[in-house]
Amino acid sequence: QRPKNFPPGPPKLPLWGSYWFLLKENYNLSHLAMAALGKKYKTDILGLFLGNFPAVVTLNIELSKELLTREEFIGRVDTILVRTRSFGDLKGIFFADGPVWKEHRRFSLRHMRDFGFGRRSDVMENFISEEITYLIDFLKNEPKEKDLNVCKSKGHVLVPDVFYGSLINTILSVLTSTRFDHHEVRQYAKAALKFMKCEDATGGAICMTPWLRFLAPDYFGYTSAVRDNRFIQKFLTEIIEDHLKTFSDDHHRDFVDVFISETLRQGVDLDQTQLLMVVLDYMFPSPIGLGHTLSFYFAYIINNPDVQVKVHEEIDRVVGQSRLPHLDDRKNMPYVEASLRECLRILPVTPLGLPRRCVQDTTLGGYFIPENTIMWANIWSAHRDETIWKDPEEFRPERFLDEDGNLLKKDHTIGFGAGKRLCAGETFARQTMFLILSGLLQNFTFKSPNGKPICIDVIPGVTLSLKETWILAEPR
Ligand code: HEM
Repeated sequence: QRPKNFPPGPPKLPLWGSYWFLLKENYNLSHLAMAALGKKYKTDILGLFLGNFPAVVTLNIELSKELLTREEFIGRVDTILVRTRSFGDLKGIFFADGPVWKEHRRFSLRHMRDFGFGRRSDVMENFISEEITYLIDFLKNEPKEKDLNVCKSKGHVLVPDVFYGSLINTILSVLTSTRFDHHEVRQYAKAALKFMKCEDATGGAICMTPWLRFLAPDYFGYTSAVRDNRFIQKFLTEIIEDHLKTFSDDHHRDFVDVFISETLRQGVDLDQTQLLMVVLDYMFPSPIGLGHTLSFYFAYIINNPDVQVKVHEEIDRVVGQSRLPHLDDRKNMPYVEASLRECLRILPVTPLGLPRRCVQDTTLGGYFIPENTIMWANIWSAHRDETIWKDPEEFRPERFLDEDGNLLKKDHTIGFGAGKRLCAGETFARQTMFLILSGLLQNFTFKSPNGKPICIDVIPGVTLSLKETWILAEPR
């Protein structure tokens, strides 16, 4: 039964409810399907049924911000895929709820700061600089045999794969103080990506009708969800177990040590699954969120050479060639910052964010929203809200600058979500992306290998990614 005064939208059909209508609008990309249905029903707030579950999607910036910031929408959604990744439970941060979520989000953010996460830190900046220096050398030299899958010849590289090693190493420096050979850790980024892809159109089906996992586990992505998660978890479990063997309360090397120390202090047994899931929740968005945003960034500046010229000019003027860009340069480089903001606006890597759950009966936009409704802020649509951004399909960093070229104080984008469940890695993400892209652009001009514009064609999933994309880095 459609609740009284529920937002407008397609009817509920047998088995998958209104999901059939999403598939009909766009089989692969749900954010586009939802935007199209919004137009069809002439609404900025769409009411659907995913199987038997009511779901609501906001499509403009105002309603999306309201959804993300109101306490009634602070819950997360419990699905078979979410439980599959955390051993049948809801551990970690991403998909946890209530006191467990609150305690671990607060604890991890407070203590990861001590290792440079989410703040201005020389230790962290030096670590990233070493990784950038490695990348610069990698792009300037002929590839080794083992790297041919990400580098065909000098400077001819596959994105985002070429960034995966640096991104995983950077976040692991905080979590586990380990550094790996890029070739070795790239496979974990690939596995994380495969899991994120399970929640495409077919992953949606398995969440609504979990019995499909027994019928056709391969087709509906269940096999991959289990196998690829366990693969990353095994890698992290070995690191955690090594920490347990070598732990000393006199010197905490990283976040894992702090977590172990806290359980000792409280006199409770170590919840190793919880520790594993927290580490996993901070580890995998790094190659996925950052890696894919960086690959979009390079695709857009290759296709918009005038933007690349302006970015080069600003780096040369503010930093020069004698040292790598620092975080202190960021405030003096509004154009570089604006170009990154524009990339995050035009192609948000999580176009629907992470679904929220309504925790009590309420109203939104004048409509009734029952408890346990699945809530999506369609970030992709909100970033095309013409009341704020004119010609939203154009890649134009200037929209984030005033007439004097200064960065506008207010950034209306919501690519990192908002409110109390705002992305826990936002500061780290913005800092790391700034350092990597400005360091690389200081040293290279990026081009398309065949001289034609890069095709910005995305593969669906919870996060979007570019189809296999090779780019060319020419030393400046
Ligand atoms: C361009 C990069 C990234 C984007 C666009 C992004 C975006 C998002 C979004 C939209 C959410 C949901 C927020 C909400 O519900 O309001 C989220 C949550 C989260 N993100 Fe990110 N993210 C990025 C990178 C990262 C990185 C690098 C990390 C960690 C190192 C991270 C850690 C998290 C965590 C732990 C959550 C769950 C927060 C919670 O539920 O309390 N993210 N992110």
